[in-house]
Amino acid sequence: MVQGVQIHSNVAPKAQEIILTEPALTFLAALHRTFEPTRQSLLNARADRQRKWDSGEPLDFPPETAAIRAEAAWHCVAPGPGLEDRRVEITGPTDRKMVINALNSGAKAFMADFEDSSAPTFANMVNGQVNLRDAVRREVDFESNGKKYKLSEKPAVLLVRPRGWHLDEPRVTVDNAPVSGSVFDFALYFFHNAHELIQRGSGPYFYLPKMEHYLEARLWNDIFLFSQSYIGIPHNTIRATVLIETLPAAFQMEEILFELRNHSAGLNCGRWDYIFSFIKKQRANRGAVLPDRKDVTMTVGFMDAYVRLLIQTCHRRKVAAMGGMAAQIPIKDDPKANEIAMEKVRADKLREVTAGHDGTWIAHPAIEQIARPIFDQHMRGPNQYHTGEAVTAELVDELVSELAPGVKKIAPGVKESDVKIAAEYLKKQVRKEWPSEFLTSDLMSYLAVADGVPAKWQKAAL
Ligand SMILES: CC(=O)SCCNC(=O)CCNC(=O)[C@H](O)C(C)(C)COP(=O)(O)OP(=O)(O)OC[C@H]1O[C@@H](n2cnc3c(N)ncnc32)[C@H](O)[C@@H]1OP(=O)(O)O
Ligand SMILES: O=CC(=O)O
Repeated sequence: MVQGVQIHSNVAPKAQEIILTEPALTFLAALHRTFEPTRQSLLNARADRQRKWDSGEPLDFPPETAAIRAEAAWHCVAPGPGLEDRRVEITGPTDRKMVINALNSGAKAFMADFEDSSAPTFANMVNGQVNLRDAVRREVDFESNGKKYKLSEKPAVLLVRPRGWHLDEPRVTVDNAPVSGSVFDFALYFFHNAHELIQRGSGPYFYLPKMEHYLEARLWNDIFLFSQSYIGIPHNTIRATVLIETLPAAFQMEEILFELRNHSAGLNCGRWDYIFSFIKKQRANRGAVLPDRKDVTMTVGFMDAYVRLLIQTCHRRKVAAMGGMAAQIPIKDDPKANEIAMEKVRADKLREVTAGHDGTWIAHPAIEQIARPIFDQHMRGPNQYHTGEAVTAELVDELVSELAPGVKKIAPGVKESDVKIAAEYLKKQVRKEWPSEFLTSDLMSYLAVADGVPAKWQKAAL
């Protein structure tokens, strides 16, 4: 037992035995004791900033970092081994079958997700760690319903998305306080796999979600430096791609890259969360009310500006500008509806590659055959770092001003269809079922599970 560390759940005992080993928990506790006060103060700062926006202060670029934005000389580190060409990346949960299917999908990389596409039950979290550990060592093959799941000779490069800074992992406490969900997911994957990954010619690679400030990126960078020293690997071995999926982060893309420049693998347009953040951060701004979600497409003013700013910023700093996820997946029983959905994916991927993105996300293996040829045709080299116009003041203004030109469908009142969707969600949540008839972007963590968590920390499970 590690002093001060307590585990409050007895689910998945075998996985716990493999993953929550004494050395791994000692590392987790060291990270918690060193960095938890900073995380807490950064979360408090988020609340302070929201109060300012609510009182009418506009979102803007931080004045104290103007020199970083103006300085043209700094660049991010070169891509890690295997990350030179990322034209198609598949995303999905850390379920064993899906890990194999994703790694075999033909995509260049697989983002194994402890975040949006995983329900954060403790069993999912620790079993997911076992599955990734086995995948790294090529010991993940298994059989289910008579079907054999076997890793291919050339699987996708593995990237891992830990949970965001706002989430606790209340099933594990250190000195009577829950550990950070981000640190838990990062620490266990890193501790068990970093050496093995390096030995196999890859590295510990991450996607970092839902940051709202460059100081939150600095916290990740400090954790990377600490962790690399702790296990004795060279500094700057880790690579991390940051999802720009909150409105405040769109005003700090340069700073986020700068903080992580020795570990950065670029930025990604996390479009779905970005829309959510746009609404949430501007909750007190009556001028920022959006129309129906279906009308907030990637080509409306503020979304287009966000995409262009991200590409221009990344290419200026010589690092990947990753596209986002078209939420459509194949519709099996309706060929006509399926063709319409797939055509939407095609149009989206074409828009991304011609805009200058260096790669894109897919949510289902069948989409690889749609996304890949479009990137192959329009992106002849491994990336498009050489493209991108200069960032202009007009572009920057459009981040918040050009809501959805031409869309004049904002109507007062509550729509029946919206109430129906909310009711369906609640129903599925109670029944603990996937709401699979919705877009994949709707399949957010849907389950608040106690798992033996002390009542006072249950709210932190989601
Ligand atoms: C906002 C954001 O963060 S977006 C990113 C987060 N969201 C995601 O990543 C969504 C990922 N996608 C998924 O989870 C799945 O595609 C779902 C749940 C939407 C649909 O899954 P299913 O209902 O199993 O789809 P379907 O029956 O068509 O799958 C066919 C096969 O492909 C596999 N598959 C489907 N999606 C994936 C995936 N993303 N990764 C790996 N395998 C997959 C299935 O496991 C199934 O395998 P099998 O034939 O061996 O049984
Ligand atoms: O996390 C991804 C997104 O689109 O949101």
